[in-house]
Amino acid sequence: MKAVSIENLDVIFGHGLERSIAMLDEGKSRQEIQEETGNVVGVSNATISVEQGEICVLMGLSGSGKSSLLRAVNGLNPVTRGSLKVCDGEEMVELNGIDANKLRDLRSHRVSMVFQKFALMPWLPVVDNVAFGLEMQGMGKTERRQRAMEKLDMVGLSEWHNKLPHELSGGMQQRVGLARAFCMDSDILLMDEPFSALDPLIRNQLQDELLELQRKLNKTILFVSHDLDEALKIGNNIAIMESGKIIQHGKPEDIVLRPETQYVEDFVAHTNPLNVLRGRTLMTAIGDLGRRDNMVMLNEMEQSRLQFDSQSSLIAAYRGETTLPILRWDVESGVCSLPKDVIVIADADISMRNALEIRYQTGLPLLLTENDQIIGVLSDNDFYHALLGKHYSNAA
Ligand SMILES: Nc1ncnc2c1ncn2[C@@H]1O[C@H](COP(=O)(O)OP(=O)(O)OP(=O)(O)O)[C@@H](O)[C@H]1O
Repeated sequence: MKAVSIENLDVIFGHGLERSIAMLDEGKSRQEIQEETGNVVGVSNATISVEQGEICVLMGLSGSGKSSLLRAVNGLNPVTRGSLKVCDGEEMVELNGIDANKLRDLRSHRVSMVFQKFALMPWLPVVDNVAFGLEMQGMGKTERRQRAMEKLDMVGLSEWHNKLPHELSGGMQQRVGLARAFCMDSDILLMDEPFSALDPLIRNQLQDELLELQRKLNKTILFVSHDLDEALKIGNNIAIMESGKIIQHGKPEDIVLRPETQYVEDFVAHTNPLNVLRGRTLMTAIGDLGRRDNMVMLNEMEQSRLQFDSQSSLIAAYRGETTLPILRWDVESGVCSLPKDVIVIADADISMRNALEIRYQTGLPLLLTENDQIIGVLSDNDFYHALLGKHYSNAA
């Protein structure tokens, strides 16, 4: 079910907007509109929907319109034209033309905004900062404190509940902010670059904590970031914006494998593809490997090879005269304790990062399965392709 549904949305800042709208329809650029009318196009013709429980990341360079779109979702920016609907229990409520009372109601129960520095109140102890939104909603002290303590516990800060914000480090303060965001009953959280001011290590930890909280609490999150690595890590979907427009919207792997414009390709060129790519995208299909004496050859030089029965089930693996042990791997098994010289079979959707680790530990190519059939092999060439970003051609 949809949490947010946006169709042909324009957000224009200024006065006398009819002329700006007409110019948009004539295909005039943001700059031309600004020069002639003085108005600024924040968002232009955006269409996107966000499912309940999804994290959707709005990504793009500074000024591309990410915050303008985000702030439209809780009515901080007006809808100039188009439709923006937010889920309110059983119904979708239209924000275009919404009355003030309804908007207030939505903001206090359905949609919460989390600002860049989380804006903690310096005079309030940590627990009351976390409970602040609930206090605004009129919840009694005992209940709101109890809820705040639960969330503080989730971010590992329950022992700090009576401290003032300045007694905590920057990263801890951000975690208090996260706890506060998740403490609200709102189904939809709008997060505007919440981690951008943090150093990379703490930022990484907070991203993990956000994902952990999300797994437990299953909110709908719209998250603004200008960092594609962050977007790829936390987003179920990513919308890339340029000059107020959404120019590509898709799953992380789609964005990395199939950038649709040069702008997206430039972002992708600066990311680490191992975090996103899956084994199946880069593998060599089993049917494309050479065969000799009814064996599938993994490596001619080393004489490593696979033997299948007539039902195409793997029965043995050899290197020279030696029979190699075969091990079934899944994510829970971890990658650190694998012995050398075993053939590992993993699901075809294994991340390339895990696959590379396994290759490093075992010293051998990996076999990939789907529906209990070996469908491909990841050998060194496939890893080099991933590392060198030469995956576009495979995906095409
Ligand atoms: N309230 C406003 N009034 C006038 N112009 C605005 C307003 N808010 C945003 N803009 C303009 O809209 C355009 C898009 O800005 P926006 O803040 O949405 O971009 P952004 O992608 O979030 O950028 P950043 O990453 O720097 O925050 C910019 O030209 C900005 O100056």
